[in-house]
Amino acid sequence: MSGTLVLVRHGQSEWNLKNLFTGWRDPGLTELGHSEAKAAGQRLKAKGLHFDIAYTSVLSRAQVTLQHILDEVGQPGLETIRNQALNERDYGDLSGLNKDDARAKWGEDQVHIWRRSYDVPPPGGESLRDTGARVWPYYLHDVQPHVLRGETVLVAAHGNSLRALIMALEGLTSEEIIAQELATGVPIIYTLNADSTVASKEILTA
Ligand SMILES: O=C(O)[C@@H](CO)OP(=O)(O)O
Repeated sequence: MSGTLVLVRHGQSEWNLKNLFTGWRDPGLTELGHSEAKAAGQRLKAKGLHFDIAYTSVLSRAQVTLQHILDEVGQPGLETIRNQALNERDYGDLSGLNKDDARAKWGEDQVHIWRRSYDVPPPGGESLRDTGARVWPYYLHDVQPHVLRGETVLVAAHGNSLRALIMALEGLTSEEIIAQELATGVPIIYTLNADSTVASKEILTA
C-alpha cells in the first residue's frame, strides 16, 4: 500500500442554499457551510490524519473549507496549491439561474441530463467528461505522485470536479457516476496501492 488521498467537497455555499447553479461563480459559505467544514476537520483530526500537502481550486468556497480543515487539524500553514483545474464544472449559461426555474423552463428531464449526464454539456458549459478532461490529468501529474510516495494528501474541491475524479479513480462507468452524489463537507479517505489503484475507501460521515 502507498499513501492516503482525502477528498472533500466544500461546505454549503450561499448559492447551494439559494438553489442556484454555481459552476465557476464564487459565492461564499453559509454559516452551516462554515460549521460543516470545521466538523470535517474535527473528524479528520479524530482519525489521526496529518497532511503533507493540500490542493484546492481557485474558488473561495473550496479554499475557505480547506482552511477550516487545516485549522482544525492543527496545520494552518500547510503548503497549499491552488489550481483552476480543480474548479467546479463550468455551468455555462445556467450559472446563476435557479434550478427550479430552469426545470420550469426546460423540463425536469433536460435539467437532469445537464446536471448528471456524463457527456451532455449545459449550454455554453462543460459536461462531466469535459471536467474530467482537466481534473484527471492534473491529478495524475501533480497530486498522485505525492500519494504514491506515501504521503497524505488533502484535496478540497467541488461536487462535480470531485465526481469526475472519483469516476476515474474508481473506474466507474458513465452510468455508475450518475448516481454518485457528494455531500457537502464529508471527507472521503482513500488509500492507494503502489500501482495507483484504490486499496480502501472510507466516507467520514458525522
Ligand atoms: O451548482 C453547481 O455548481 C453544482 C454543485 O452545487 O450543482 P449540481 O448539483 O447541479 O451539480
